[in-house]
Amino acid sequence: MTDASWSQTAREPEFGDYLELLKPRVMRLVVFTAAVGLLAAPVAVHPVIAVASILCIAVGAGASGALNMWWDSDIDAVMSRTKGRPIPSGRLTRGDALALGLALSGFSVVMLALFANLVAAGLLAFTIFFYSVVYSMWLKRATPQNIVIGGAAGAFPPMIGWAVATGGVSAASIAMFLMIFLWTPPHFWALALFRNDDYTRAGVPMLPVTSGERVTRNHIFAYSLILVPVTLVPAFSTIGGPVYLAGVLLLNAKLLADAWTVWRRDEATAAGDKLRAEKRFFGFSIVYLAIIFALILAEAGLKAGGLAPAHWPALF
Ligand code: HEM
Ligand SMILES: CC(C)=CCC/C(C)=C/CC/C(C)=C/COP(=O)(O)OP(=O)(O)O
Repeated sequence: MTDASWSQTAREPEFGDYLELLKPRVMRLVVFTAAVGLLAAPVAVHPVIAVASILCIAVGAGASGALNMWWDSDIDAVMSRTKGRPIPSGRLTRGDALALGLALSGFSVVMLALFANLVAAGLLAFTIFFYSVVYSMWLKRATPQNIVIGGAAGAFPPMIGWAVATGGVSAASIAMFLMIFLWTPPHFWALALFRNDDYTRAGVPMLPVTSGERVTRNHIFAYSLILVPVTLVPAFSTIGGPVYLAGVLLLNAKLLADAWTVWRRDEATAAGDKLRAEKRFFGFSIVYLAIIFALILAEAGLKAGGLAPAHWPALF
């Protein structure tokens, strides 16, 4: 890293440049899952506290994105997907990203402690630490298991939302955590298959780089198989119900069909159609998780409106 990357920019920074440091597109789903965790909890939260808490989680998530861009600016500069980011393109300095990331991290955690409670604030602080230090600074460059372990960071937001409402952790919030935790590897490895050149050039030990396409396809299929039963568990908990179950069965049928297609292909077939099935699997993975959490939200709405079937067997 040169000194210039710490202090000099190509032009005057604009608001949009700082916003880009917060990875707003990925964080939309993070914020949505946190909001669902909050709204699905069996404790009513005052709307002002709810909105303020979700904003704190959004700011904290953005802060961890800025810290990731500060640490990874050398990697981002050599990958075609990321070279247009604010630091590699010279619109912001590494110092800007570090300062913004640290300031927003502290601000979001303190504000969440004030608006909600210490459990939620502690979980937010741990999540920021996990994404920026455990995943970005340590695992990402060290092991192809980087996203399996590091992916836990992205699984915490619904648990934080739940803690805002209840002040604690429960079987239902752990179930939401587990769903995102097991979803993350197939989500990311599908992308890594069609971004393999980027990661090879950057020297990041993602699974397709270290172990090849075949092993990655096997992993995507295996994780999808494990994910399916885990997504059924919430159906029989306080956050689930028949609407959730019906929706999740349909989603899982599509997930397994797409995962099967990705698994059965080899390098030659995939190259022949420019990895279309892998791109489709990645795109669907995002819709899949968004709909699962929308179904949990729908169940919460039905229960609040008194429309939930009285004898649905909620086991926990
Ligand atoms: C370690 C875990 C994860 C890794 C390595 C990862 C990696 C990625 C990458 C590299 C992209 C492409 C981003 C881009 O085009 O700039 C992406 C897209 C995306 N990811 Fe993930 N992801 C992870 C976890 C998550 C989690 C937990 C969520 C949400 C709950 C999530 C939601 C999304 C969304 C919504 C997009 C699409 C962004 C767009 O609109 O282009 N990801 N992910
Ligand atoms: C509340 C809170 C703190 C939430 C954090 C949520 C979180 C950890 C999301 C992780 C998702 C993500 C963008 C991974 C990107 O990996 P990468 O950094 O390797 O991707 P890149 O190559 O696009 O930088």
